[in-house]
Amino acid sequence: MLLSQTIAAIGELNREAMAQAQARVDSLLKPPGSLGRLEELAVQLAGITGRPAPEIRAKSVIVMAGDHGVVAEGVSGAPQEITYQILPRFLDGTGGIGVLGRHVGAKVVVVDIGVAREVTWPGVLVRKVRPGTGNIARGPAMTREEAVRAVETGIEIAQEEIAQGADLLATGDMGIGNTTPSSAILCALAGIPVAEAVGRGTMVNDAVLARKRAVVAEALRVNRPDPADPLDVLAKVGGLEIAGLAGVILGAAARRVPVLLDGFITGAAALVAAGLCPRAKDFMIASHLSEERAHRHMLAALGLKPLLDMNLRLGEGTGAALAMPVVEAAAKILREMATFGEAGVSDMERDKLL
Ligand SMILES: O=C(O)c1ccc[n+]([C@@H]2O[C@H](COP(=O)([O-])O)[C@@H](O)[C@H]2O)c1
Ligand SMILES: Cc1cc2nc[nH]c2cc1C
Repeated sequence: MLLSQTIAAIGELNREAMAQAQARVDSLLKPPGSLGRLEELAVQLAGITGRPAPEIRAKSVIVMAGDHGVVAEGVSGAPQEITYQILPRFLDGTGGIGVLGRHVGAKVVVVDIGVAREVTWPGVLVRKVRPGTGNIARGPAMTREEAVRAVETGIEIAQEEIAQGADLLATGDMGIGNTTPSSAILCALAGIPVAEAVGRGTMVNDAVLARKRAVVAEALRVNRPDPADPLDVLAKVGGLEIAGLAGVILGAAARRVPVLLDGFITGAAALVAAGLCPRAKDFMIASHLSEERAHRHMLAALGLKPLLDMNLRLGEGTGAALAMPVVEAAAKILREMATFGEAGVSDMERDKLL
C-alpha cells in the first residue's frame, strides 16, 4: 500500500521553477554557461523542489546494512562479520562515512534492515526484515512480500528524515557480498552481459572474480527473474539493503527531495526504483563514478552523469556525502550570486555571446 501510494505521489519536475532558475542562472555575473554542471544542477534542484531558489538546510546520509547468503559461494574477499562489526564506527565518527559525514555536516542514519546477527549497537535503527538473504546461487534472496516490506522500510525512513527537516538525502550501503546481487540486478534489469556486469568488489583476486561471474550466471539461471517486474528481480537476486535504498530513493522523490546516489550498490537500488517508477530518475543525482567497473553501465542505463570521478569503491554513502557540498553550491549560486543588473556591472550583450 505504502509503495503504491509513494509511486503514485512521484510527480514531474516543475517546469516553471526550472525556467525561472534557468533565467536567473543566465543573468548571473559570469560568462554564460561558465559554471557548467553546477548550472544544470541548480536548474534540476529548482525542478525537484518546485522552488526557483531552493535552499539546503539539513542533510542526511541513510546507510542501509544487510547480509547476503551468497557469501557461502566465496564471492567476497571480506568476512561477513564485518557488516555487523563496522556499524558502531559509522555512528562514533571513526568509520569512513562517520568521518566524511561529519566533514560535510550531514546526519548519518544507520539502519539494520537485514544484518545476519542480532544488532544491539546503540543508535542503530533496527528495522530488520530478515537476518540476511538466501543464497541467490541456489534460490531466491527473499520472498516478494519481504522485498516490498524492505522497500517500504526505506520509504518510511526517508519520510522520517524529511519530516525532521532534511532537504537533501544521500544513500549508503553496508553489506559484505553485496556487489554480487548488484551485478545480478544490472544484468536482469539493464540487459548487461554477466562478463561486463561483474567486477572486483572489495578485495577480490582473479580466481574469485571468475567464481563471482559463474555465481551471477547461476543466480540468473536458477531464479529466472522477470526483467519486466523490478520487484521480482529484487526479491529473486537482490538484497535487503538494496531494497531499502530503492525505498529511500522513491520516498525522497515522492516528497520532492533531491537524493544523491552513492556507488555500485546504490546504483542497483536506483535501477529498481527507476523500474518501478521511471519519473524517479529526475530526482536522482549521481554523486560519483565508482571504481567498480560496471557502475558506468548502471549510470548509462539511468541516464545520469556522475559529479565526481575519484576511484572510490568504499560504499557506506561516502561518495554521496562528498558530493553534498557540490549540491549545496548549486543552490547557493541561485540564492547568493548577483546578476549583472544587481551588481551594477555592464551587461555583456549576452545575445551576441550565445
Ligand atoms: O560503492 C561502491 O561502488 C562499492 C564498490 C565495491 C564494494 N563496495 C563495498 O564493499 C562491500 C561489498 O563488496 P563485496 O566484494 O563483498 O561484494 C559492501 O560493503 C560495499 O559497501 C562498495
Ligand atoms: C573494512 C570494510 C569496510 C567497508 N565498508 C563498506 N564495505 C566495506 C568492506 C570492508 C572490508
